[in-house]
Amino acid sequence: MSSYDLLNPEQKEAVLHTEGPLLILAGAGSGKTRVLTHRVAYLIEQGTAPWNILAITFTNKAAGEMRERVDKLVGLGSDSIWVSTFHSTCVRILRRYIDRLGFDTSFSIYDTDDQKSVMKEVCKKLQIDTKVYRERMLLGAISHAKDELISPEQMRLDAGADWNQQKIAGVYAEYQAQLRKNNALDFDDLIMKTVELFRNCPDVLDYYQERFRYIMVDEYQDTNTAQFQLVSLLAAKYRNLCVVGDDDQSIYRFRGANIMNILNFEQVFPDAKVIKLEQNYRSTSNILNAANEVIHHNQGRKDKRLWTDNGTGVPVRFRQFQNAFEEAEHVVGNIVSHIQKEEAEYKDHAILYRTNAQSRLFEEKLIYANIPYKIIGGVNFYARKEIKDLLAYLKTVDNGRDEVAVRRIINVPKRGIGATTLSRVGEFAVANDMGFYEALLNAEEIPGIGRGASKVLPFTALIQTLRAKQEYAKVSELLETILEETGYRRELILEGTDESEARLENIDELMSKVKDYDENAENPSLSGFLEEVALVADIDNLEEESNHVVLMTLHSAKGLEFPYVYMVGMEDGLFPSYMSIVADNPQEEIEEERRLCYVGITRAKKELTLTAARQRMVRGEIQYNMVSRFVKEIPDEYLENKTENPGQRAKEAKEQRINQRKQAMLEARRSLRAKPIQSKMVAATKASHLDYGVGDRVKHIRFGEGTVLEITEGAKDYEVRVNFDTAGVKKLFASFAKLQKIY
Ligand SMILES: Nc1ncnc2c1ncn2[C@@H]1O[C@H](COP(=O)(O)OP(=O)(O)OP(=O)(O)O)[C@@H](O)[C@H]1O
Ligand SMILES: [Mg+2]
Repeated sequence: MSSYDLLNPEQKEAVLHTEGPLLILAGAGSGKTRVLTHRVAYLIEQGTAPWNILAITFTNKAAGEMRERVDKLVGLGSDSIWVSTFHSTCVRILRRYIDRLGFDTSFSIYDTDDQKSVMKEVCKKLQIDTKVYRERMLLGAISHAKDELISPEQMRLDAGADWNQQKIAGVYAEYQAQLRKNNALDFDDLIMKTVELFRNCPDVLDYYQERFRYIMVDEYQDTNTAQFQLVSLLAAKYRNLCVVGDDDQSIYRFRGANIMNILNFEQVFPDAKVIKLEQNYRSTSNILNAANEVIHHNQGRKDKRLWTDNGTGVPVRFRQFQNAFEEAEHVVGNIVSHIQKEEAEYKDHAILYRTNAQSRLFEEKLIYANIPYKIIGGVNFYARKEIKDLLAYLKTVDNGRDEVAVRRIINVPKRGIGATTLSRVGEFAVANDMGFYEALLNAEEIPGIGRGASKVLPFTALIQTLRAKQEYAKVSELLETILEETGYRRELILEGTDESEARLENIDELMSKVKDYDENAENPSLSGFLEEVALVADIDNLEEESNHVVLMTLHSAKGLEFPYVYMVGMEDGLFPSYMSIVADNPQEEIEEERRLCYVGITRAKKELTLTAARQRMVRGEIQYNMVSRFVKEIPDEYLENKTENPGQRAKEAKEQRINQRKQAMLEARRSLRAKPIQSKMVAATKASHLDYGVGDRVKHIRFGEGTVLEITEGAKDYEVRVNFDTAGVKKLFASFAKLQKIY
């Protein structure tokens, strides 16, 4: 079979070794993921039924990519292979069997916001002072316990005389009780409950052991204890478990990833075959050597060194700038020059940073340069208010036991149901051991709510109608009914502001998504839709087809590759982070940061640029930073350091220019990010006409003076083609370009 000839001997060996435990331990870009996909293909060619294969990846995006690669390799039958993340795998299992643990199979999945609401209730109920015990801290402690499969009871036992821990254990127990009452699971529960299910119900475990005879796990170094248990249980019978990973890329320890899972694999599976891959196919040798040198500074690691025959390539570039504005300007300028020289496309570039907050300046510069970009992990569509409201309606229709959802919408739009009524309903629910929504259904029997009951009635009537309708109606029809019957849409239309206009646009967008789901899902259902929504990880926003520069944190970049990579903010205190430097165990923390640096460097195929700023604003204060120790760990022979120290005057002049532009940029950015302002601006532009025409001389703040060649009317804005005297011909959106006519 010819496609296997493209594998090197070690990769081939890994593909052909299908029986028994197998550990592929190899550095970045050595083809681990590629081996997994070929292995799936090979198993099927050998007669393994597709449904006997389970391949677990770290993100939904990676799952999709792997499915696509497998589709290409095996074609027919690939549909029945389970290629999914740990979380999706568990959801599928729990949807079928969670009733064995006393939950309803229509459970909801809570996101961070939902968790926070539950925690608020818990703290209120237990009279916890949230100034002392912050909700986030409590949720963090619970999440950590779940990663380690520690139950509330266990936590209480472990706490012993430590009253602080005892208190947290109490919160944990109540939090779980609330989730159960709402028939809901949080993300960590998905894994923990599946393990619980397998441990409590041997028949269910046996069913899945028979089903998944061949199990593969990508990015194995980032599995936590719970995930490791899950995989071990599933593989216990047939032992055909293949895991691939790189201990140098373990970067989720803060989320409970247990690097020991990979280092101890051979202890847990003594008969495991271990294959190492040493050739890197992704990067030039300059980039690879830089990565090797940096990671070599870590102590607790299995030593390995990658090589490549991709050629030396250009040296890794390092540039230090006076401030973060110049840094961003340089990076964007560099991207522009690649595009202008037609050396690369937008999507070949990735800007990687340590923290999300660093994206802002790059966004401004990119907008300013008219470059399409996408932030992975930025404000998520599903985090917007109107979207959350409507999803809460759908959740209530789907599963009335979700109290958070019910409470969110009970007065949206306003129904005049007062706080007293709501707390009476809550008390009634507790006293009668029923859910909040169930109590609402019995509103008339609740003592002391008087007229409140009549206000509740239309709400429950609507939900009940929708529930009945759910049997035969499409999700889009349910959503349409909600929008109409509740008056949600009417209210926004009547409001008539730019903001409400933008919300309506978002609702339209949600409707398109729902319709798309109705038409294209295999077995469309309301629960199915809500599940899909709940599982969309941020990284999934990265659409390969569309051509844009990608901005994301180093963490999100794992497993991906780009020809041009910019690692920005390479400063001590930023990367490695301040927290890691001042930690109680700095050695360990900095090693984790260094692994993150290794991940970042090894994303680059062709060119890697590292940048730093001497000073930057952090929370409104100017901070002076030293160059990151990681940069200093790269020997000069692989590094080109052309840091200039421009003369003070030149610097000042530049700063002044930047300040002038800042205002314009901020405006442009606001208009692009915040839809309301954008629509207002476009409307203004289109309504009032442009004050220049074809043939006029105009001035652009960046490109200077030029002549207007053409003006076309787009859907939302005018597009203006201008021949600039120095910058050449450019096509610009009128509302962003802010061209000024020269008289
Ligand atoms: N034998 C090979 N011949 C040619 N190209 C290869 C070979 N093996 C892998 N590649 C290519 O090298 C790149 C890196 O492969 P892959 O993504 O599978 O590596 P990886 O080990 O999973 O990396 P990471 O650790 O970053 O996840 C991909 O573009 C892949 O197609
Ligand atoms: Mg990989």
